[in-house]
Amino acid sequence: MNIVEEKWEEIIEHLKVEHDLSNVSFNTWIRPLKVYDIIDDTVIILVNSNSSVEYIEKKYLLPLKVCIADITGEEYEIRFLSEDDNVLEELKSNPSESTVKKRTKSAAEKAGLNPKYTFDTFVVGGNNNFAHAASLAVAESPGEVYNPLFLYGGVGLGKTHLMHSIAHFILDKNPKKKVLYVTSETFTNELIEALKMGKTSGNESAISKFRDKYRNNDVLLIDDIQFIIGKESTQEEFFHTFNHLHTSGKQIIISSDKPPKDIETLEARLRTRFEWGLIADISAPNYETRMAILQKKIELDQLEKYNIPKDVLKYIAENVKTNIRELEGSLNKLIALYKLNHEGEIDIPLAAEALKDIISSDNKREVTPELILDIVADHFGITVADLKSNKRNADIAFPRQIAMFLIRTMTESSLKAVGIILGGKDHSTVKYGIEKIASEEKKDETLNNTINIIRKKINPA
Ligand SMILES: Nc1ncnc2c1ncn2[C@@H]1O[C@H](COP(=O)(O)OP(=O)(O)OP(=O)(O)O)[C@@H](O)[C@H]1O
Repeated sequence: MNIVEEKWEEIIEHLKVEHDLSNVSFNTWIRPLKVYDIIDDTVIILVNSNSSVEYIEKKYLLPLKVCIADITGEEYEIRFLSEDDNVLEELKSNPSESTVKKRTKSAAEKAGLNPKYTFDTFVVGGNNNFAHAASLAVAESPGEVYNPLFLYGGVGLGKTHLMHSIAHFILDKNPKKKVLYVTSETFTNELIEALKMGKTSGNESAISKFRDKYRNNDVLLIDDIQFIIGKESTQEEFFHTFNHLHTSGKQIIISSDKPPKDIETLEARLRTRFEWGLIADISAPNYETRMAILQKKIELDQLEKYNIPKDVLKYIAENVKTNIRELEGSLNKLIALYKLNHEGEIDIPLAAEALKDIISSDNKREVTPELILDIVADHFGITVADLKSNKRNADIAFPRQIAMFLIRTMTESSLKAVGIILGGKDHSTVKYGIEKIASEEKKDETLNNTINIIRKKINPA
């Protein structure tokens, strides 16, 4: 039995809770659904003859997809079929020739790449032209020109974007190439887990699986290497991974917030190796480049329809100088405020309002609850609104508890204040969340590693 069939009851109960469905809606639309078959990564769901496939598709397709992913940890496409549908007959008689649209993941999706981060969407300016040229050279001839390629620069300046661009370029040219992109946090946490499994069950295959995953690549990209902090076993393992790939002529690309010589926690033998290839820095963009990045974003996100006046764009580019993520965030915020403000115009006062909450690294960074929320949300790839919401799926509830814990331990906030900051959570929820993380952090080395990385992101000092 496939995991979706096995957990179907749990999936629909989750849907009911998450979307606050009344008993009537649930019993009318959801309860009668049946899993008919699973072909590749598509779940075929039967809708009974009394219901409308169109209605269910419109209303429940996406929620159901999310709930399936929440409960099973796997992503599936969904196809609803009516019991009367003659496609069903075809399916029964010839399942392999089914009319179900098969969707196979592209190599880039499998490699975990952001489709938006390509060379085409990267604006080249004086701050990054060397790093860009080096990245392009490596993408054109991986393993041949600069190995390793070491990219460094401050927060939000485009290191990850360039790394993904290289990976996309290589896979576009040859989808069979083995390309793996991970953060150093993932590398560390997977190693900890593999070592733990080896220890508890005496099962050495976990560690050999880990080694296979990292060594069996044509291109390995490791982001934010500065977070391989003070962990001897991780540095040791990475040293061997590096040697293995390098001696077999495979390309290694590393990013960091500092050049190798300035990463204090790095072992000397790794530092030397990182200096073997080419080191390229990315610095903060100048005004013209910031304007060009804003224009590019308008084009890519189809924001032309808002006719943002030039002086408003100039105002943003003049005020957000050292972090491109914040530059983009300002534009998003501006549009969001404009949409809320039905009567208004897009003008400088609105832009000033949008910039109010942007924590610019130009100013001295104070550790505030808002900063912690921003960093936790960014770390887990969710939004601050998710953290403040009442959503209970683990992907959000767990980061929320981490945010509670960090706000409580890194700022002077009381339990009550933490609850308010997180969208009005009550005292006992906050207390439970904080205690849970505090006790798990002591026992669970992976969680401890993740929390330390987030702490460093909040307060690099
Ligand atoms: N030159 C550029 N052209 C267009 N977009 C850019 C450019 N540089 C950065 N960006 C955008 O800015 C955002 C932040 O970039 P990215 O995540 O690559 O930064 P980073 O240096 O890896 O940050 P961190 O230090 O937090 O890991 C992304 O949305 C990225 O697309």
